[in-house]
Amino acid sequence: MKDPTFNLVPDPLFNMQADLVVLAATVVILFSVLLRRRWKQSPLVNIPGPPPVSLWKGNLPQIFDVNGWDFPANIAAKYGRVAKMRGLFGKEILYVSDPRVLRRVLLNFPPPPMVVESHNLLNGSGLLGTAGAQHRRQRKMLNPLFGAKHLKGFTSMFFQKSQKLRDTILYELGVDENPRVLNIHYWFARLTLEIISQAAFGRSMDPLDSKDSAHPYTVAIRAVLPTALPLSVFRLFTPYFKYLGPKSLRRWLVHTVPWPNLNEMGRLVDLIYRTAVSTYENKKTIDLDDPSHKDVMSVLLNANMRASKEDHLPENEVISQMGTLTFAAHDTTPNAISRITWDLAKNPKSSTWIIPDPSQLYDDLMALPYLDAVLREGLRLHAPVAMLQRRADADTTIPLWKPITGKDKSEITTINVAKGTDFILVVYSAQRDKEIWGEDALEFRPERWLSPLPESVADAALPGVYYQLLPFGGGFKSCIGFKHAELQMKVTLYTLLSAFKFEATKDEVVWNMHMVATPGVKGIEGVQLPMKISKL
Ligand code: HEM
Repeated sequence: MKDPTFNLVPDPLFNMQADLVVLAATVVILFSVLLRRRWKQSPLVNIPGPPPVSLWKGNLPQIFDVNGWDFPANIAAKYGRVAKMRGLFGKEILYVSDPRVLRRVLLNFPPPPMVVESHNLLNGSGLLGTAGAQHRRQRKMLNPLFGAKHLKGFTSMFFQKSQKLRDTILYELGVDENPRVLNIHYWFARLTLEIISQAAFGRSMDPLDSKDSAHPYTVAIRAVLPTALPLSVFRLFTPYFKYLGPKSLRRWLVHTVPWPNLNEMGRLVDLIYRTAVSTYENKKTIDLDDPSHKDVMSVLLNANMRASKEDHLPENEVISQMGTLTFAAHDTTPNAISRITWDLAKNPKSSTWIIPDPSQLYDDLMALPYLDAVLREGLRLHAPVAMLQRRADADTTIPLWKPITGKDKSEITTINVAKGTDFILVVYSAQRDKEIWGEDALEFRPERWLSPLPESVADAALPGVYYQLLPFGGGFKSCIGFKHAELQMKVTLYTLLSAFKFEATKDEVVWNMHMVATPGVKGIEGVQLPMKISKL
């Protein structure tokens, strides 16, 4: 028989003394990592920058402050276009708006694992959640589905949906001629989700009528960002989650730990994934050779069935594109349209532009010069994604566009970067740099795009996919949907500005610097942009 005192014998791994030893060892290891980081001779030792504000979070609270719009300009004024900051546990970060460094980094370096892993947790192995060869294979299959040639076939759908929204707003305004205040951002968000659902999966998810009768899928997509914000700390540790055990255990933890935001996030992710699977299964039952099925998922599924072995995507990667595309379109496009509508309302001179009578054809719409200028200017002055993140995957030397002054007062014209160095690429600053754009760089002036730009713009050579700008990033991780976004913004602005006058209300509107800049009203919770709207 087993000795009854057996269970009373202290387990050497779990007694109090052992716990203290483990704790002490952890503290020693952590400190030695911190000290090594601090004292190891870094090639960035002479790069100036602000002191960290937190021992373990470094300068991250300043870099990602939701009200931190002045921070980039203050840093550039004090240290120049390259500054050294600290990240998690003192890790060095280069905070950059120098165009030559932006070019080199965007064209060569990938996002850090934390960014890719957190997208992977949310939407699986789609474009945002993959890297390297796996990502390249997906881009090769998906790129043709986002070009102008493919998009042209969708122009009338974009117009129909925008006109449906116009009619719903007319209904909301009622018969009297007085302006009404509407949260226009809410409507832009619903419109964006309906358009992406049609273009990407051939499914209608929202009738765009006065009631919020959207499909639970679009309701879930809209809930992702507000639910994710309180989990930002959690996001920093995503690269380490794989060490917590198998996927099933991690899933169980997400649904079980007493953290309501995390549990809700788990529910949203499940719902988004389940909808993607059922859409995919449904596609398998239809005739994909029928040309009326031109949505991204149908064409992708069809192309994938014919792809060579090395180009073929596994099923889970095709399914993951649904959440990825919806998420990427939803968090950016409505914010960009809201901001441009707001800029136009604040600059009545610019909003008095007269829209020539376009046919509703893609090429004609794209050729409208003033509409195009408004869009470029809005995306230049208020880049919806203010910062991008990258990590060097090799040692390299990068020449600067303009020199900076080192800590030892010497002039620095090139920087040596070690493999593993993190970059915050401050698109927001580069697009407002007076030395690049001219003295009026901080003004909303669409007219600048109607005459030749200063030579410094060509000299800076920002590596954007969208003219000389970076609102859609640059390089191999740039926005695949930028032409889709451009078409939606143009159609929506054209349709609504032809029908309504938009004015600011007395509310104090603030733009929060989240991953994507979002509008809100000071003192009131929630994403919103109230605007006074009247019939023209
Ligand atoms: C005004 C609207 C939009 C803006 C400002 C925007 C901005 C961006 C930016 C800056 C990136 C690059 C992120 C990085 O380099 O780390 C990106 C990536 C991406 N965007 Fe957009 N985007 C917009 C609309 C859209 C739309 C409508 C779609 C889908 C139709 C889309 C799909 C994607 C995808 C899938 C990626 C990841 C690409 C990859 O990793 O290969 N975006 N977007």
